[in-house]
Amino acid sequence: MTRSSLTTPPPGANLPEAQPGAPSPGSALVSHYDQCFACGPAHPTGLHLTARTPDGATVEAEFTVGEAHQGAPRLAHGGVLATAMDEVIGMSVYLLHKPYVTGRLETDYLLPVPVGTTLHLRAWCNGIAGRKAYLEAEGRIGAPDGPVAVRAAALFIEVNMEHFAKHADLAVTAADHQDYEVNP
Ligand SMILES: CCCCCCCCCCCC(=O)SCCNC(=O)CCNC(=O)[C@H](O)C(C)(C)COP(=O)(O)OP(=O)(O)OC[C@H]1O[C@@H](n2cnc3c(N)ncnc32)[C@H](O)[C@@H]1OP(=O)(O)O
Repeated sequence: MTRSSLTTPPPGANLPEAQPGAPSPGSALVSHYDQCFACGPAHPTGLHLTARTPDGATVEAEFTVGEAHQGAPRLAHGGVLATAMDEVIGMSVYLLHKPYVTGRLETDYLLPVPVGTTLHLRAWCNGIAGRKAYLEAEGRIGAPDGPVAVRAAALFIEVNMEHFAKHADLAVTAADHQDYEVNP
């Protein structure tokens, strides 16, 4: 992965630890919002990603490139692929059991991804320093051990639930996310 210093854990960053109440190994991860473009089951034209954590530390999901996802003829649009990477990384911060948002997302496109391809996505956290979480993801063609088509590195920033209150109903959002530890 070609990454900048902004998405590289600094010296002294801590590796994530299992959080009480976080999704346990083998469990499915629920959508954080049913209208999310990437994971919302009620979104009419979204990617409808579903994810799980096999081990409590990494997250896996699959994304099949459809007709609606094209950039070049018969090939996935890079922005759509970046969305899938952002989301699987976003799902992996569930395991940290606190709300985070994407601050920075870097993406390497290594192979074209044709319509009809199923990308096997995997994301994990490389380190935490204060409010910053350093994460990584990869998308492999056709199988969990298939060729890597996309890699991403990201910096996510921990926020409090009020972050989501400016443009939505905080009470409803908080009620939907009682699973998150709420920041002081
Ligand atoms: C209920 C729903 C559930 C959960 C919902 C989960 C949704 C998941 C969906 C998938 C993920 C998304 O797409 S999320 C949507 C896309 N992202 C966003 O909308 C975020 C928009 N940006 C922001 O709101 C803001 O910039 C924040 C929150 C990221 C940071 O603002 P802040 O809280 O004021 O903090 P700030 O002091 O600026 O930054 C804190 C530290 O991080 C560093 N930092 C901040 N941004 C960057 C950056 N881009 N690149 C490098 N470093 C950065 C700062 O230098 C600082 O370092 P130092 O000085 O401390 O060293």
